[in-house]
Amino acid sequence: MSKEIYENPDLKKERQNCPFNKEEITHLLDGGKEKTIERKQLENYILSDEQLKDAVPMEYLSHADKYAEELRKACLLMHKLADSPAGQVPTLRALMGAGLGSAVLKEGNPLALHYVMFIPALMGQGTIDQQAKWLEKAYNLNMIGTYAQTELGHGTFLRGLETRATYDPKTQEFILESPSLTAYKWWPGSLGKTANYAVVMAQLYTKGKCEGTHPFMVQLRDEETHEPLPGIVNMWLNPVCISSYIHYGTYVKPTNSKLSYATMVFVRVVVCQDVTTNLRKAVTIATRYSCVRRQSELKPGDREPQVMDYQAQQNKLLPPLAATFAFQLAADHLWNLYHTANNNIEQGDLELLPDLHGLSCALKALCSSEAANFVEVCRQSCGGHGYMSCSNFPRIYGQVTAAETYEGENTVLWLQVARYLVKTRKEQSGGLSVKYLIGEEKGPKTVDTTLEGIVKLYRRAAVGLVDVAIAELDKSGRKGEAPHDAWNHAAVYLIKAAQAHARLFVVESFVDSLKEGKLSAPVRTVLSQLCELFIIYWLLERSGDFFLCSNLTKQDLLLLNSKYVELLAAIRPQAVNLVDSFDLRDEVLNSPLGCWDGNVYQRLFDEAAKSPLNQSNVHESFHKYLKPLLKSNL
Ligand SMILES: CC(C)(COP(=O)(O)OP(=O)(O)OC[C@H]1O[C@@H](n2cnc3c(N)ncnc32)[C@H](O)[C@@H]1OP(=O)(O)O)[C@@H](O)C(=O)NCCC(=O)NCCSC(=O)/C=C/CC(=O)O
Ligand SMILES: Cc1cc2nc3c(=O)[nH]c(=O)nc-3n(C[C@H](O)[C@H](O)[C@H](O)COP(=O)(O)OP(=O)(O)OC[C@H]3O[C@@H](n4cnc5c(N)ncnc54)[C@H](O)[C@@H]3O)c2cc1C
Repeated sequence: MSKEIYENPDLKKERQNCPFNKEEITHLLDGGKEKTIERKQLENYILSDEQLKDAVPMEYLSHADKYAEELRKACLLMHKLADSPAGQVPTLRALMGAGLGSAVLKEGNPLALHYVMFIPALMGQGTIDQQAKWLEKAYNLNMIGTYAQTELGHGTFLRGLETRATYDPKTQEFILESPSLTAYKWWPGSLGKTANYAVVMAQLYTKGKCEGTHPFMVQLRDEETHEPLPGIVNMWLNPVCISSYIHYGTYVKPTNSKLSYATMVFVRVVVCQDVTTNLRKAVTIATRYSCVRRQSELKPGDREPQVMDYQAQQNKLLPPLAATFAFQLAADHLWNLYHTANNNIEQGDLELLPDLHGLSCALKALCSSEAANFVEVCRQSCGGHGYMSCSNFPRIYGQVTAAETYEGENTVLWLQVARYLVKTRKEQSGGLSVKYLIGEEKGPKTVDTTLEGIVKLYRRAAVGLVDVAIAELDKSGRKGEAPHDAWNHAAVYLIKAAQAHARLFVVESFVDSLKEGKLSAPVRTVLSQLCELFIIYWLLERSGDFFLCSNLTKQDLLLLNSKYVELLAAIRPQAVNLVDSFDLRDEVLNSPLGCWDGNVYQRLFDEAAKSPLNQSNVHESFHKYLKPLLKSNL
């Protein structure tokens, strides 16, 4: 007789009478039914391999053992690539992201940078000949690369990087050197023990002149022994400049000096999707747990309620649930812009480059910072059990907060966005995503709290905050401040304007996607409720921006608050069905709190039993340290 599959009765009840087709949302998030089938096949192919399972929880291994175990599995995954049912590129994309990949490589993928940055740098910046020489070698894993840009002394200010590459016309070689301790490459993933090549960003010097940062291919280690090459500390190696800017000893300026930054733009676009996947994991764990957990007393004398029935818990979890859809749809729009811009750039048309830079900075900063805040709220919403390592919240939080720093520290990226907004507003010319800054906002200033009316408020705030920042810059200019001082003294206003621009893009993406999307009525209803909840949530959180830039009144705000709590109650019954639609397997969630069957307490107990400390009643340290203390009569 088949073993009865346990399902927590509360979760079972949550799943009854779902008013919409969960698979329709799964297909929407995957990019279509075929993509869902492909993803599930790939997940089965990878997760059914016993050799990819951890014998002991990673948290109980030493640093070196963790590295070795992750490298073992990463190499096994690469061997499995050839036979993957989904093909190499979709498989690699799945294995490098926060979904399937993190289910196997919980501490991180030692080969990630090879695929996420090293190969994209070759593809985006190498000449045809260089690509012919290295790409096949890289794809065949006959070399393992990383992207070495950040130094001990510099990560943000690329024009301040100290690593030098001096061109010697006599030998037609580049001499790479780290002139100081602060010039040492620091942070690049895989650089320490795994990679034997690197794309090294260095200041190019030729004929005594610095031509700025450029990418160089550098071999780090012997391909047979893996020993660092001689002089690797003071790199005097035979690097090759990746790009085609040196012609017979003469430097030829690229069409745009920032094309050497292109790899970072690509990864910023990918980061938006990655942090959204991590947020989906956190929301699923917290939502299912909040429907299993019963605590306290809502109605005197009644049974302890599911904590999800507290409005306070709904206020914690439903905005992040809505955010997962908002960020996914915005990231999809950005991905499409990236492809269009990249195809144009390959034809020499750089017109969309500023727009792509502005939007990729804006969304990477917004999605990573908002996701980090939301993941922490999800962790807190699970009480003590949310704090346990096995809940997976600490690891998810670590991954999302890292994204606030790498690929461009968020503050620095916000200021890049502000630079683009101010320039567009002043010059009255700009790209696709900033058209609203050109000309004056038309239409009545009165506020209506319909979905369209709220979007108009976001646009008013975005324009208004740019104008406030420009007024600050002009005020400083009139006081005789130099432009760089005026810019620094307006930073708070500039960052607010940049954030309002990013929020407007996300809000319009969400609303437009629902308008354009071929959705069934029940799915449209629930996603429209999430959309309205999210845009009102953000408006309430940032109401100061809207008061400053529109005719929003206290009455309007009270009305929006009421609408917000009504939407919490309306969405509450579908919370579990919505996270089920994400179709995240237990292995991907990797958390006893979020498992599909809701068997939380037994799984928590089983996880605790795996601790080495629970393998004996009395740990040996008692006899060494505690017993002598107890006997010492201090
Ligand atoms: C902060 C940056 C962008 C400043 O660069 P800088 O050269 O100083 O430029 P300016 O601020 O003076 O702006 C000049 C001009 O160039 C435009 N611009 C800047 N960047 C780009 C770009 N990427 N694409 C297109 N255009 C760009 C800018 O808009 C200005 O245009 P104007 O028309 O207004 O003149 C730079 O220092 C920077 O990017 N810093 C961040 C460094 C970074 O991201 N590091 C990541 C290292 S790799 C990593 O972290 C890996 C992580 C592991 C993993 O992902 O797994
Ligand atoms: C997990 C992780 C993985 C990484 N992987 C890689 C990798 O593989 N390869 C690689 O090359 N690098 C990597 N990095 C490094 C990363 O790219 C840098 O840490 C990042 O770019 C930030 O630069 P920084 O560390 O110099 O910070 P800093 O810029 O020194 O930041 C310190 C403070 O200064 C502020 N600040 C700096 N400039 C300005 C400004 N102009 N205006 C206002 N405030 C400013 C920042 O906002 C911040 O608050 C990684 C980092 C992390 C955390």
